[in-house]
Amino acid sequence: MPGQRSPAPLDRLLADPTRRGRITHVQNVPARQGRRAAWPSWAPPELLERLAAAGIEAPWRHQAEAAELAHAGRSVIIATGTASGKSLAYLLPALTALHPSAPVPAPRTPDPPATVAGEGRARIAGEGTVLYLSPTKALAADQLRAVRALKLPRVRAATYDGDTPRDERGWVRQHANYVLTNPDMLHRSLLPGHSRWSGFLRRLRYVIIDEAHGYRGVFGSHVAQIIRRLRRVCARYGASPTFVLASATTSEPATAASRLTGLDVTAVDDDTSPRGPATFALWEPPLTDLRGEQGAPVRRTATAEAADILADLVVEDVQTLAFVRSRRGAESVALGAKRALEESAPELTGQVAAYRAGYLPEERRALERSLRSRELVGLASTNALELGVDVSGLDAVLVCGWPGTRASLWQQAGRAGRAGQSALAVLVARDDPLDTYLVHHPEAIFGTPVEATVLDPDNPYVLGPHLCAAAAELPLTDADLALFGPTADDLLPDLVRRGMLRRRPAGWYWTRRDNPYDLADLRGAGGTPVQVVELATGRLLGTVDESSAHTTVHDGAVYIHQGESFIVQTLDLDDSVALVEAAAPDYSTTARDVTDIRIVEELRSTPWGEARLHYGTVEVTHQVVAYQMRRVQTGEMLGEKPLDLPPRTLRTRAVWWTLSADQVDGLGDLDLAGAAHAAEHASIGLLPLFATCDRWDIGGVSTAVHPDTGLLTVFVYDGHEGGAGFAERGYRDARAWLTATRDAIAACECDTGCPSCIQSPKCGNGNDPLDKQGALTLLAHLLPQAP
Ligand SMILES: Nc1ncnc2c1ncn2[C@@H]1O[C@H](COP(=O)(O)OP(=O)(O)OP(=O)(O)O)[C@@H](O)[C@H]1O
Repeated sequence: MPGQRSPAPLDRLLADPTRRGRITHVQNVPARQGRRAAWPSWAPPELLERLAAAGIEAPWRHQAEAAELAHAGRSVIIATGTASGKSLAYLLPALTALHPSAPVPAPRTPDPPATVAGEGRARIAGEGTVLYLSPTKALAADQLRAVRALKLPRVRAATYDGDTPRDERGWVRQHANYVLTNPDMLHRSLLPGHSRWSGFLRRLRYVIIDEAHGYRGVFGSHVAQIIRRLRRVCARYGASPTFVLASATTSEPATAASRLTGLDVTAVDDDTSPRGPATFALWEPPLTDLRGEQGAPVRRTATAEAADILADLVVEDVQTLAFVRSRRGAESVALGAKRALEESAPELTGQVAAYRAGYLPEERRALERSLRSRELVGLASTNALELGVDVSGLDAVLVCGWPGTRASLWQQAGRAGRAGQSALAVLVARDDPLDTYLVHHPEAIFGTPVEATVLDPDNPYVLGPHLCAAAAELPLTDADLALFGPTADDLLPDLVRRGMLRRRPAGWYWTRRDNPYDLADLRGAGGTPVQVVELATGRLLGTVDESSAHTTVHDGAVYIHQGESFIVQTLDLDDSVALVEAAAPDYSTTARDVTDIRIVEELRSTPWGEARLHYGTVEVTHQVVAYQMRRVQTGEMLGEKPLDLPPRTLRTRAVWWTLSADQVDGLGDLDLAGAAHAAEHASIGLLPLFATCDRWDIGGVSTAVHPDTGLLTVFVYDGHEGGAGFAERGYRDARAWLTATRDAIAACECDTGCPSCIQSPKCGNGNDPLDKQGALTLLAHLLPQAP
């Protein structure tokens, strides 16, 4: 532990000497002074008066900088920390544009191709309009409240989403000048009905994209195409809006924003807002005497460890919120803390509770109240408390397992900290390679961000449906193709052949009777969802995506719904139904699959000395073959049962590396298959650090000799049809990614491999063979030659 001064609560936690070794790092994040700028000269005085009345005397510098860029017609992404005032940065130019006297800047970015020749390109002076997009209805409602609270006479703000009553929709279209909606609504309603929105679109000055880091993976790729469709329709009405994006801090925000919008976007990422001091500790639970798969040591679970820490903090009257990833985990941390208190301080057990989605609203409000009044000293919660719930000023936050992104981590940690007192945050590592890496590499958390928001606008499975939708909005012309990217050229003849579009001299037309908007499945994973039905009562509990049904609701799977557990009796794939029975097993289940991979086309490759890195299209065949049962509290393996499910194929993108035959000969009698397999597992665990994905979004295959390359090959592929940009990001940042992979393996103190480094929870081969030292040897041959 670096020798830095620790604040009292941490010292108290460490009073038990056996615990000290579990802290791998303490970071004292110093307070930061805010840096102010002057209000832009163009902002209307009445707006500034309202802001002053709300306690905002001057903008922070990053707010002024972003606002100036947007006002000058330059699309911009504001990528600064939680609560750094991103809203004000876009509200300044946006609310100004609603003024009748608002000047109209010449756009700096090239106009999208105007589809209809002769339609005026000139921008109409005077009162403009603003379109605000958020990923959720809740956030839009929140923003609507904030805009209305300013009580500006000219602002006619309204949400337009699935909850907007039919009879209000007409008013919104005709009269609102600040419309808050979401990408789904844009896709299904606003763009198809663009002629009814012509008055609004003609005057559209700004498109605000809030929480832009949420548009990632396949969903992000869909949104990227919806935005291109919006730009094309706007051009039809002579508008060329400026895009203003707000995002959590990420690596390369401008690149992600450009991919999302198809425009040149400038990033403003120097956070000049003030911040209170905080102490951040990284905590790694110890290895236990229990043995898991292949006799590997099992680490104490993050939930068990967090329960103990929570109990100790409650005893010290340190008000603490523990964030836990799953609902069951949140319950188990609260229960564990209560049990620990029963022994040490039984009078305090009533001061600990759990909080998660699925509780009744009254119950949740009551918990929030007790937290604010400090009757409740320890609360274990899922991220249900992460957004939109006004709870802050706690003494400490425990983050139980890496929450997936830095944005979530800071959001959660930000709940701690009261005036004049340093906040304490503790990240407790789970038993997996990414968490292991992070608690041993604090710079990945506290240094420059390495995680990028990743999406792939060129995914043909995503683009095809949007080309059809676009053609239905306005016939597609040659001039539109550049907007939709290089894949559009290849795809159009195919859509014509399949009878989706018709080619006429003037362009491509949608002439079918059905609705093209049903072709794109924005948030789902495709296919008919599987319904989960309780056998005894016929009650529908929920649905599972078709693509994940084999792994989550196979026969014998434990299925959790609102804290109740069920066991799947049968999965009927023909009828898309899983029948379940209520049960209370003390284990959880994990499906195991086997995978084959074939290279369809190599798109790029780079020599790494004699080794080589590749990126391209592959076809992956999966088959779920078995499932395992593990005890919930300890993670201990209880057994494995075979399953009989059909194979599924997936055409997607992959990154892969090969070692030359000579390099392999030089390795002596290494267990090549085990070494490659171990390197593959760890690299899958680490990719989420660089690309905003989950380890479940990607997969891998490794072999000592692959039939398509004839060489030792390790593949990592996107687990979504057509690819989602994760593998591509791996290719682009391969050196840093594979270096982190090697470091994570090297940092783990186990002897021959465990879930913290090279074992994977979803390995179809039961984590066999695996060779930890061998993986380090392979990476040691690969990495020094990386360019
Ligand atoms: N220039 C300023 N001076 C003082 N307070 C400000 C200033 N700008 C914003 N604030 C206040 O800071 C708080 C956070 O602002 P806001 O919610 O816009 O942040 P954000 O960056 O959008 O947050 P998130 O990361 O949650 O999206 C609000 O209470 C807001 O009123």
